Amino acid sequence: MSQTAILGAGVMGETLLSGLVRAGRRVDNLLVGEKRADRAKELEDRYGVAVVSNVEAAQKSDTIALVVKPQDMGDVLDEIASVLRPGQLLVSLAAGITTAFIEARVPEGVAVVRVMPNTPALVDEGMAAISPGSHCSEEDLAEAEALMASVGKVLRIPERQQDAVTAISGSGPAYIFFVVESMIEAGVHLGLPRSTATDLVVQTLVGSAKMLRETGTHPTVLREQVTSPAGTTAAALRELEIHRVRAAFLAAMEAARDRSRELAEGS
Ligand SMILES: NC(=O)C1=CN([C@@H]2O[C@H](COP(=O)(O)OP(=O)(O)OC[C@H]3O[C@@H](n4cnc5c(N)ncnc54)[C@H](O)[C@@H]3O)[C@@H](O)[C@H]2O)C=CC1
Ligand SMILES: O=C(O)[C@@H]1CCC=N1
Repeated sequence: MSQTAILGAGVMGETLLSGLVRAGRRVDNLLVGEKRADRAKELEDRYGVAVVSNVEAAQKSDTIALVVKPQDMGDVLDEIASVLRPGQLLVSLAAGITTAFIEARVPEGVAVVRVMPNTPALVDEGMAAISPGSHCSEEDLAEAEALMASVGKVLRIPERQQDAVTAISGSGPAYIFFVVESMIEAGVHLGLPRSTATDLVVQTLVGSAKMLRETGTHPTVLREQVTSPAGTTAAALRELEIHRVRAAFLAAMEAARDRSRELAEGS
């Protein structure tokens, strides 16, 4: 079994780590590099995984997942570059960071794959989009695909689409949770106990998501099926249109895409 390192074990690094463990990966085939000592201890206690220096993790691994913030990526690459060797695979999960940025900082022959994951990977329902760098073989891409497939669905996409993907599925769970929060708050305004409102909204979300996936029916058709002529749903949807919610979603996702582009420039 090949050795995998995870450098940066915050929210997304732990999500990947826990998914690999759930998928049956033995912890002695995993190494973690994490800057914060308290966090390192937490992960050692929780998973029994060895937390070592970034250099040791990179040296001893075939595949190295880079899961630090985009702003920390340059430092981590500078730290490990001297121990990297051709044949190793770097899988970056950082928003905005291009494969060219990474390739410019590591020895030639080290393969790079860029991934945009999302947090539902924590419950094995992740959506990850992967793109190969310029020295990446089919075998390398398949390795990165298998890594992410342990926690959800994986799509192969051209790298030029990564900023848009980041805006849609990378940040996407936050928009959904924002809608959920807003609906729960509305339920409380309408006089429902908070726990009742929460149960109603969460199950409505899960049921609607399941309908989308299991029926394959277009969301417009599913929305129309709920919307009776001159009924309650039509009254609500008119308010959403008046308040330009559709336009707000477009503006929000354009802002996320633009921010992903800026992160590539290190800001
Ligand atoms: N949280 C999310 O929903 C998603 C995050 N990502 C990407 O994943 C990456 C990590 O994001 P989060 O996990 O949310 O951030 P986070 O801040 O929770 O985790 C980053 C971790 O890296 C550690 N770290 C920083 N510098 C380090 C170094 N030099 N060596 C070792 N560890 C170091 C930090 O101590 C921290 O634990 C980011 O690049 C982000 O763009 C991508 C998609 C979704
Ligand atoms: O907010 C962020 O920058 C990261 C990337 C996608 C989701 N979270």
